[in-house]
Amino acid sequence: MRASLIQIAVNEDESVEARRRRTASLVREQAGAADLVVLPELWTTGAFAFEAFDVEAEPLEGPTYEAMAKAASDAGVWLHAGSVPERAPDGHLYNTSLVLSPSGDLAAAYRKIHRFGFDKGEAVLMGAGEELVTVRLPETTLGVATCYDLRFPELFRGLVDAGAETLVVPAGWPERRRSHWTLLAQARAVENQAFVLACGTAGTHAGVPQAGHSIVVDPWGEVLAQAGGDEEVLTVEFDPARVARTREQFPALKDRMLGLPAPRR
Ligand SMILES: NC(=O)CCC(=O)C(=O)O
Repeated sequence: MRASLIQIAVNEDESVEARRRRTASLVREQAGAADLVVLPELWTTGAFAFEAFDVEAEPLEGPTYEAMAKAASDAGVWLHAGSVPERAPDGHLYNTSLVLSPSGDLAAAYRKIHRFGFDKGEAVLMGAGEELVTVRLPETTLGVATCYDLRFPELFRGLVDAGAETLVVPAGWPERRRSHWTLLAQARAVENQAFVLACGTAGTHAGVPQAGHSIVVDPWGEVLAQAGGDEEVLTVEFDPARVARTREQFPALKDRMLGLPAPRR
């Protein structure tokens, strides 16, 4: 199976509409080169451009969905279209990822569960998702998570329990915490014996330089490929059957001690 992670540069000198068009052509260019294409978190606005969330919010099947559905079907690829600021019918905002089939249908939508910012930014502007999402592809089952979710291993265990073998993480991770990004991507791969496909952004928005360095990690924790800091398409070939082999040959997941009593205080 081949996956292309499109590490888009998100800078303020480009309009949202221009970036949408440019991204759609990058997706189309993956025709024949990839089975699965992955885009980053909030690439229309930038993950740290908080003022833009409300202005650029769109319904689930809004302009980004429409442009990406067309691009996915033109290219004949599965497309994890990263996330958009979604305006729900009740008016609330969510950081919502879209997964599209090669015919352009919406296969899944995931509202980010762990919102970043503590008492500011996304954490106060967006609502929290409440559902884990997996998507069955012909070759593998995707488990989807977004950016800050990467710090919460229990979410990934939930995805593995739901059948995930390939963990896909769009992000808008800042350069200043790049070492955490690489470390956490490898940790989530090793502990879950799963592939991790983590796609970040390049560029600088709202004064926050982005880390880039999108990464693909195998179920043994080895880095199969990693991007640099600028806009880049990172294409990698991987064998989804390695997940089952790794879990069989080194069956650590079977040794989980579930239902341990709470510590005494
Ligand atoms: N957009 C995000 O979720 C940023 C996460 C982040 O900066 C971090 O976890 O560190």
